Amino acid sequence: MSSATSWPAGLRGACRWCPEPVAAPPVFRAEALTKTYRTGEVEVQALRAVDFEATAGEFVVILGPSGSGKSTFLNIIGGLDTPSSGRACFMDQEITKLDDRGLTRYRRDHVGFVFQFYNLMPSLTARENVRLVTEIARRPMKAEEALEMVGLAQRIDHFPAQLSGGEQQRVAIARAIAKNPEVLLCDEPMGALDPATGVKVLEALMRVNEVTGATTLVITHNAAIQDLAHRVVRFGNGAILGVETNARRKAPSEVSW
Ligand SMILES: Nc1ncnc2c1ncn2[C@@H]1O[C@H](COP(=O)(O)OP(=O)(O)OP(=O)(O)O)[C@@H](O)[C@H]1O
Repeated sequence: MSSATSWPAGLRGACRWCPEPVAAPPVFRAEALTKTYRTGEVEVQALRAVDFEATAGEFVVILGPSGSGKSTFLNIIGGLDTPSSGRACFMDQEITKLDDRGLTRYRRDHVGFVFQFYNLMPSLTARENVRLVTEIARRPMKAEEALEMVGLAQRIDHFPAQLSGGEQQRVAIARAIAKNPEVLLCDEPMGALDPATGVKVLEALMRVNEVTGATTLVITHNAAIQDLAHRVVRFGNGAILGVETNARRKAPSEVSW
């Protein structure tokens, strides 16, 4: 890994007046984000002045020990939670200024979420689970297209109970990306899966990132996954301790868990 900033291939825009490539503008920018939880007398400082930027199409892996603030950070930039201070912007919109309705609109129009647990409707097929999103999205892809992207073209009419854990998670990924979000936020997406199944889920996430260009942030406890990222962000005690750029990304099949 090198610590120098270098943007992923394809994100450098050449300006005809500039001899040097110009870096793409950030999709996300967070400045001095803090989050303090108070429960009775107990105060927990979950985030301490976090600064962060991500550009279009980046695949970012977020590592850090339990309780270091990773989920709190992801929830704030995904519009699920608000900070105690600091600001976060998506494109040219300051999301930390939005009210509840604005945050709902931001999440609905721009953000796909994938969590450790799939939360699929058991009475609906894979296709119908994805259609729950495509029916209300502004510019959706077809449910079949999203399921094909995650390698489930042959399973679209199966119910969750007829699918393995990894396949169910891939339905959840298809559901998250079917609305064509600019960003895909994943909190421990392989957390409930064995390594062989986890690799398939990772392959699906990387394919989605490549095909759709959605800026993808993945929280994981599995340090091996850092080799797949454009950039790796390390959290510790509510702060970002380091950011590294991979000179060469590995494929999921090259990573040993
Ligand atoms: N709703 C809450 N109320 C009180 N404290 C909270 C709340 N949510 C998180 N915390 C605390 O904030 C800190 C950061 O939590 P967070 O979930 O962001 O960490 P994490 O790095 O994602 O951990 P993990 O890897 O275990 O999911 C922890 O000490 C946690 O106990």
